[in-house]
Amino acid sequence: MGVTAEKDVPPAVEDAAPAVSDDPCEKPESDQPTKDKSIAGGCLSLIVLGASGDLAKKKTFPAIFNLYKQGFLPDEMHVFGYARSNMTNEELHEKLLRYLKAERTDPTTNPEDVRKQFLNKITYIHGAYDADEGFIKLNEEILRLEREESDDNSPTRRLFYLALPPSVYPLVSKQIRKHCMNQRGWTRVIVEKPFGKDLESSEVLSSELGSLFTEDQLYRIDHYLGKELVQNLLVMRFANRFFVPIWNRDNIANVQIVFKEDFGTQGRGGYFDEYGIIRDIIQNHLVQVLCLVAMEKPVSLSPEHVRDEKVKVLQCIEPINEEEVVIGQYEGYKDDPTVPNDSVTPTFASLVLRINNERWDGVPFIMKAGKSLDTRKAEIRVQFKDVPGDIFKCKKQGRNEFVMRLQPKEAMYMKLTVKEPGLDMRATQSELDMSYHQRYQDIVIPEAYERLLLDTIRGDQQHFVRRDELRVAWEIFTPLLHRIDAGKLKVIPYKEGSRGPAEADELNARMGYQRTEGYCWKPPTLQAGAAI
Ligand SMILES: NC(=O)C1=CN([C@@H]2O[C@H](COP(=O)(O)OP(=O)(O)OC[C@H]3O[C@@H](n4cnc5c(N)ncnc54)[C@H](OP(=O)(O)O)[C@@H]3O)[C@@H](O)[C@H]2O)C=CC1
Ligand SMILES: O=C1O[C@H](COP(=O)(O)O)[C@@H](O)[C@H](O)[C@H]1O
Repeated sequence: MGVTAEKDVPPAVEDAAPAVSDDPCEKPESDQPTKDKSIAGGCLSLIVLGASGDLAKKKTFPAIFNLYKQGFLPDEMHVFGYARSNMTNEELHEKLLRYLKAERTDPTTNPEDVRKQFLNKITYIHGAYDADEGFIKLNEEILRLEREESDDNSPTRRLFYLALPPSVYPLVSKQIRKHCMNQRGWTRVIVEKPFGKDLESSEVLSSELGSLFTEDQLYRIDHYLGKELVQNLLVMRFANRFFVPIWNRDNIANVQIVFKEDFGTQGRGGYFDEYGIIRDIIQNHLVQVLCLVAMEKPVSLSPEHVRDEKVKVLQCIEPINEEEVVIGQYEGYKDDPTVPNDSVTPTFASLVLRINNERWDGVPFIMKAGKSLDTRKAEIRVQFKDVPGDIFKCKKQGRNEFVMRLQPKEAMYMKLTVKEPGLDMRATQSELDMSYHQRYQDIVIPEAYERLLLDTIRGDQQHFVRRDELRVAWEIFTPLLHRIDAGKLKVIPYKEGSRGPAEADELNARMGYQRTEGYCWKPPTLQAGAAI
């Protein structure tokens, strides 16, 4: 079946010019919270496929609920859950209850009532992924509620979220295409990572989905692109004069992009063992972050301009050198009953990516990810070169670093050298710190999934992965992954709760990363007993 053009209803446009105030501290009218922020455009159906699963209950439904309770979704909105499990509506509601936080967002409403209203909007339908019957029923239910909300000529919107293992994407997509396409407005489909297991399987999947949906109907979600500090990267880099001239090989010694979790596979061992940490975290989440750290300035913020630049930087990445790879597995990983006893799947990896272009030639990008480590955090750490002709001998203590902590407790800080206060002329390490929870005390930072769902409804693909980006990312990692799968690289055991294999610290040292000596800054928001 070929792909036919869909009627795509453009997102609502604010056409009234906001009133401008002379007070520079007053927010423009368009920035003030408004009572009705919901996106106009007709009846909206949000369909979660794989509704019985882990992602659906922990992330997808809560993200929809958060948008709903903040007033971002229109009244004429319905949510559908679809999966094979035989459940009633009430059973699904019961399952979701503990994940939907009933909090007061508006003094005039009772949060419990809001949650009840939301649950009443969820209809569960059970059916197979490979047979017509369930999808015919799903379509009938969607149509029935669309008709209740609007007349036959008004536009409607359908968003399908595939919270399913990728192995069933083609089957389910065919059924959506066959039975559930919207005839009165747009149909969009969100697919979750991993998009394949290597270049070949990813290309097969892309072709299958590409024969069913156009690229502008497909939203490949990578939730790291929805994180607040990841979204801040382009602003930081391109809106601040002092970063512009120093963001290059002349000044930067090395970059680390790090993901650490202090827990293991947590019941997802079956899935994880098939993929491993490089496919689970590095090839997608960390590579997306790298693109935003390293890309050139886009022509504009339009999704295509931004994604064009991301592709270019990926195309400049050299083949990975195995001498610059450390992989490990935590002791106890195989105690998970869903993991085979002889598994050699890495739960830790640290590897170096080198970008062969004018800006980055010679700067190692160290990508590190691991499960069951000493802490949970994700950060970007940019280490600068030493000051030439240093007269303060402060080199021994530490270099300048710019750190963006994506989680927990978002922060940006710069490690720099200052005069130690007092009568002596002594240089010491200090920091300029912007901890979000101090700086923006009244603002609740949205969950990544919440933001990306809203982008999808608005039809904005900037923070989603384009097909060519995906292909280049797989080109970079596939040769290494095949060698790891074939058991050609040594998997180093490490203790749960540790920093991972010592070899990873040695790799950092080989790449020229200098640890700050005799100084460890604890951001105020991470200190025990912090008021915020
Ligand atoms: N969980 C997480 O934290 C994250 C998950 N993801 C991605 O999201 C997607 C969904 O993840 P998650 O919810 O954890 O997955 P689950 O394993 O929980 O699967 C979701 C649902 O899919 C159905 N299902 C499971 N296995 C199969 C199978 N082999 N064939 C057909 N149907 C199956 C089940 O529903 P039923 O049997 O009722 O039909 C299940 O409830 C995956 O692509 C995953 O990689 C991405 C980021 C984080
Ligand atoms: O995609 C995934 O991400 C989570 C980590 O997400 P975070 O937003 O909590 O950092 C990870 O646990 C999981 O293994 C992986 O599939």
